[in-house]
Amino acid sequence: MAHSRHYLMCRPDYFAVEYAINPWMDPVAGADAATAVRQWEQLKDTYEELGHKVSLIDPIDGLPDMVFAANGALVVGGRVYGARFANAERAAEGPAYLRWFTGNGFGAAMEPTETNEGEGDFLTLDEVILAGTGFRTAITAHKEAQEFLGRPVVTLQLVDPRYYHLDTALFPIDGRNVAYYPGAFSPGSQAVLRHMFPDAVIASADDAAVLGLNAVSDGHNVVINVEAGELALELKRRGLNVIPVDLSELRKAGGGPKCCTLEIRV
Ligand SMILES: CN(C)C(=N)NCCC[C@H](N)C(=O)O
Repeated sequence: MAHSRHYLMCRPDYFAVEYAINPWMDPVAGADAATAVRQWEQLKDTYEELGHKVSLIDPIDGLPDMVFAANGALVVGGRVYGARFANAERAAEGPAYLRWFTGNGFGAAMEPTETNEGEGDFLTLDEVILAGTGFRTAITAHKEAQEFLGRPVVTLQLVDPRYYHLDTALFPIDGRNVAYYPGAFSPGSQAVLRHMFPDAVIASADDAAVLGLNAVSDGHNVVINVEAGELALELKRRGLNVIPVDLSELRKAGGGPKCCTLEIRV
């Protein structure tokens, strides 16, 4: 099918909020794994109903954020650039995701030298990879990824701790255009985005604050947090098929649909 994608996901069996490494996380309030699993299953079902292929990596007890598969690697042209997490709490996830790829026939898989959180901070378009820095991924990783993947990487500076990964503030609508929240970026990076994407969808602060930009688009269907109403309307106005999902439990850890979804591009 024209828009079919291959995604890697991780069931949140061990999901919890037991430490705070971003402003969304409150270990005192915690989170409920059973609710997270139910919401995650609906996301997975949504992808399968759209005709996408979903592969699964086994969750590991003691890694409560492992459900956020997007952070586990960046895969472009079948080449796997591994993750090296900024926080000790998630460090073991990088090797675990890399093992999944090598065990599933991906020979060109690189253990990175530089700190980076996979597709959390690297978003792939047709001609270029957009890369965030400021909170998690080191700018040196942008160069390392460019060299390994052979694709141009454009650095974008994140400035608001609530939008600590690029994929909390921007998503590719298709291979050529994006939606984003300008307030998450430095003035220079806002100018880069305006220059590169004059026809971008500009999201409001309210839609960003419900992680509406943490959406997954196949170029026709956009899977997006249900609370992002204004953004959904604009996407519909532009002819996209908007599919709202409820991932409110996972948002307690600072994640949304895109965080749960690592695209495997061969
Ligand atoms: C938006 N994406 C992929 C993410 N932004 N990932 C969610 C990571 C959440 C985790 N508690 C953390 O702080 O690392």
